[in-house]
Amino acid sequence: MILDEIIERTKADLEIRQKDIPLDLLGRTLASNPFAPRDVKPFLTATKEEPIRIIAEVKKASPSKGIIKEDFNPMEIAQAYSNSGANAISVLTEPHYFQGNLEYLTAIRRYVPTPLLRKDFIVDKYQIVEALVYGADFILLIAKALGTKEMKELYEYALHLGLEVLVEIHDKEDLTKAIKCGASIIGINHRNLDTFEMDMELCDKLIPMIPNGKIIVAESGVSNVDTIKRLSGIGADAFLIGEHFMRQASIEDEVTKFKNSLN
Ligand SMILES: O=P(O)(O)OC[C@@H](O)[C@@H](O)c1c[nH]c2ccccc12
Repeated sequence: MILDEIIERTKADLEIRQKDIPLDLLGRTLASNPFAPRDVKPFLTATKEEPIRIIAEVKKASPSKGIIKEDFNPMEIAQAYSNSGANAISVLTEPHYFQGNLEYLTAIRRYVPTPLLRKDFIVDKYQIVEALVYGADFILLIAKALGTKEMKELYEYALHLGLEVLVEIHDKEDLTKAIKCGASIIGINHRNLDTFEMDMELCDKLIPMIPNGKIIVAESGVSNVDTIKRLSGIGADAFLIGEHFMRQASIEDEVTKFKNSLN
């Protein structure tokens, strides 16, 4: 199971980092943290004026696709996203399978004003403190990777530090977990993280089961205006898009086109 494998590797890495800088020491750096997290909810909520919200992803590679972008410059990509009105930017920080880096987060936070998601496999409070120290505004928690109690603890810890949480689900059981932990931002991942199979009808099944008042994010495999129109019509507020943008000659034009899907 690839998800289990990634999580095992993440935990092994984490142990090394924690030996280097223990949690209490890392926590102490927060006193001088220049990156106060911003409230991302208004950025991600669809409104009449701005019905399509885009979370644009900075991603060099993935386990399902291999290298996605050869000449990968995270700062240039983030700047293009920001210039074209992306509402938030997702930065992959997982190093082995996605070739991400925590440092990308800080570099982007320094120069780009758009709110930032730390996209990683978060299983420990330590990674949440890191997210804050390195400049994230919100984090991802993957329901499939966590038990209900574990997820609730991590969720509340993030909120306690001022970070918002995108809770990712792929089926009804995941949704139950998300609701139990009180998630206000729920991401429906069309991609099964174990088989990489895509189900572009997943929102049709899951959105009707989500209580009112949640921010709904449609994740993965979104590559055209028709999909955005359709999913927006059934209740998606925001769209998390990586690969399609990474493959564009002009990222700006494509983000702008997607933002204007309903015009
Ligand atoms: O590149 P895509 O198909 O547009 O997908 C983006 C994003 O949804 C995907 O990278 C993702 C969704 N959930 C994740 C969890 C971990 C790593 C990556 C992901």
